Amino acid sequence: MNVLGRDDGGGGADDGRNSSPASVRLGSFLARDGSDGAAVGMDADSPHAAVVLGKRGTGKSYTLGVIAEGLADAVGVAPVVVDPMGVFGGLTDIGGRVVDPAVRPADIPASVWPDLVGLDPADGPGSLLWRVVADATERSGPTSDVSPSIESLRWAVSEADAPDRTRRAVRNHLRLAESWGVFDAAAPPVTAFAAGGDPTVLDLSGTPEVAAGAVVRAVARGLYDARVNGTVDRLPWLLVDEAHAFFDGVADPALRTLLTRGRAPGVSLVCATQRPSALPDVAVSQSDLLVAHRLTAGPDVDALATAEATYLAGDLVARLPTGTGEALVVDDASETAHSVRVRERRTPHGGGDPRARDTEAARSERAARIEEAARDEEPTRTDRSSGGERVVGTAGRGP
Ligand SMILES: Nc1ncnc2c1ncn2[C@@H]1O[C@H](COP(=O)(O)OP(=O)(O)OP(=O)(O)O)[C@@H](O)[C@H]1O
Repeated sequence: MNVLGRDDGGGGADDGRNSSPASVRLGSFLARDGSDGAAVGMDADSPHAAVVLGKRGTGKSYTLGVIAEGLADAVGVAPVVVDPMGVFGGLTDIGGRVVDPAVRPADIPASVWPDLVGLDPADGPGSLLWRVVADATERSGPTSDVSPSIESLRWAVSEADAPDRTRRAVRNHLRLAESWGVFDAAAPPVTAFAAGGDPTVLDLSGTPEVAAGAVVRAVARGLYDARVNGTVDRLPWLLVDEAHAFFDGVADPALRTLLTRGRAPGVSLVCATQRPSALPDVAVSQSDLLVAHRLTAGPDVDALATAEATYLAGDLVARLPTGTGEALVVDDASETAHSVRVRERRTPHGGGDPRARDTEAARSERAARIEEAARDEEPTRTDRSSGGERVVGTAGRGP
């Protein structure tokens, strides 16, 4: 198998096998005539930053699932999938687990709390919240496993030396944060998500965007810190679907840290998005692997200009594939770009365009119509089987 992402020149052949403990089977090279070529994979031995791009329905989530499956087979890694649409549940078929993630309030820095709950940090309520969270986390100590609960923060706000209106505003905003259901002072540290080699799917479907951002921030930063401090042995891979939404909120600094500094301590980041123009430039410029499915919108195609290294000879747009599941893979390590057909998933994919015909309503309507049609036909059959004495609807014309 040809393995992309390895700095050994020429793409790094991997002794001809289709899979390897140190690589992820991606699919096969796609020839100009549309036929499949040799097997192609991506390196899973070293940390990477990668982006998966493409307009809606071109196969981004599917490709992310293919990567997660491959990582489940690789050794020494810990895949963690951020799943805002609830489409990665099929990974349980290969031992993955789906969790409703909870993080500890202390996993979010005091300075970020005002922004998180929609308060201006420079105003009275915002600065009170900042101070209360800072005091509460400081009391627990910087390396403490103990986090204040939202309830205890609300109590501390009630006791604070501040005008009534200010305290009331902060308590209300904390109540809102509590209602998101993603904060739990007793939650295990985020490193628990990277404890094993099977994929952990963080199911954020139905979670408000700002709350999902808080989880992603806590997980991204927590995994980075854990690798820096040496408290996580495996190399974590954070796979983020719909990544543009997370670069637009409190998760942004943590994701940027992974993009720019994550590889040194061993944390990989794979971002999938339909809106590359909504990602910061560093997302594309810092990625050493770029998987581009079909893109048509002007600004999104322009966003790829950052990746248009000399080996693409300025021809990126012309080389973008057209078929679902086809991608142009740009490999910084070997300075090559290849057309690839992404392989089929081993586990069920939960995405795809919704079809009216696939709904429960359509199924029961179809069943009702079949039943009705059968009822209409039934008397005719009965009459024939009973000797054809009379044909229903033609009374009087029988024998
Ligand atoms: N490599 C592939 N092989 C076979 N089928 C594929 C492949 N990639 C995608 N598909 C098909 O295309 C459908 C859409 O793919 P997917 O859900 O990944 O799109 P998407 O780009 O993530 O869309 P969205 O932006 O709406 O999330 C899938 O349900 C699947 O049926």
